[in-house]
Amino acid sequence: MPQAERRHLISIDDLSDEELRHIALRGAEFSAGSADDARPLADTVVGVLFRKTSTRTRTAFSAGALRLGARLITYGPGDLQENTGETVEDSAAVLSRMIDVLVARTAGPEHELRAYAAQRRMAVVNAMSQGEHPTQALADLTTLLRRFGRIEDLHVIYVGEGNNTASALALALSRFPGTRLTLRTPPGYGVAPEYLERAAVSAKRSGARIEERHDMADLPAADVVYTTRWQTTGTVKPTADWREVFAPFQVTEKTMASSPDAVFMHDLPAHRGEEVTADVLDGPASIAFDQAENKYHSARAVLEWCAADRSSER
Ligand SMILES: NC(=O)NCCC[C@H](N)C(=O)O
Repeated sequence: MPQAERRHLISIDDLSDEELRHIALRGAEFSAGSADDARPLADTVVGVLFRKTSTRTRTAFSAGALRLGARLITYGPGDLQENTGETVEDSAAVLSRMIDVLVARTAGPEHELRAYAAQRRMAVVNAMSQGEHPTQALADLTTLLRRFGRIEDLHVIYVGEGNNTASALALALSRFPGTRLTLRTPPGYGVAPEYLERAAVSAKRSGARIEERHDMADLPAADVVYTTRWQTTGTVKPTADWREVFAPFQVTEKTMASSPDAVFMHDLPAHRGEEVTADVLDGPASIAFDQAENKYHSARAVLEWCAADRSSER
């Protein structure tokens, strides 16, 4: 029997435009309840490895895998022998001979995930790394599709730290014609240049617009105002005055007033009174908890896509 051949999702840029659109649409189908209730992962074993805290992503992928018929193995931060010095490469060689998909939230840069993904027997899904949070962006695309029926020509304003969520959002939105992403990030806390450069390349091709500024003046009207917590996982602020730097970037009713028809999105967890006021997060424009639910629907779309055996397509 030929060996299974599976697809990885380490970065949004691992997906073609067609694949990105497919996963977003499939997530929207699951979210709308219109996807068939087949159990395509019935013979699949999914490993779930989280080295950092998680509420949404871990639950979305675990529940999603179970609902699609898979069986789960969960690993805590200290469980694998990598903690006693085994190399990532050896760990990957072993796990890939036993399980079909590994969903992993690692502590650091993508290179550990890339080392896991140096084989194709076991699909590897980046459940958030230092640089990028691709499964968040896919859930966000699904949320936009559910709310607006399209992604093209939408204008999203992202306010706050240029973290893993912002990088993935920039890479994802840059693929859609006419879509605009206005990033307003605190000075010194912008999106890493590598991601902005990659997003610019996609935007040039698609006709999207990605712009970053480090102030809150002259905020344009948009379809979506999006923010994120101020304490990004695994980061330490280099200066003691960081709250003063972040304070103007709090999303308030006044921020929302410049986009009277906009919805409010947040990748959560939220800290009311820091990055967003309670009246916005809990107010009528907020779709943050629908967005959180869409992590589960989108996770099923990701798992279905990654776990499919492509060996017969060669
Ligand atoms: N939706 C999520 O996955 N939330 C947890 C992480 C949020 C944020 N991007 C962080 O790195 O702290």
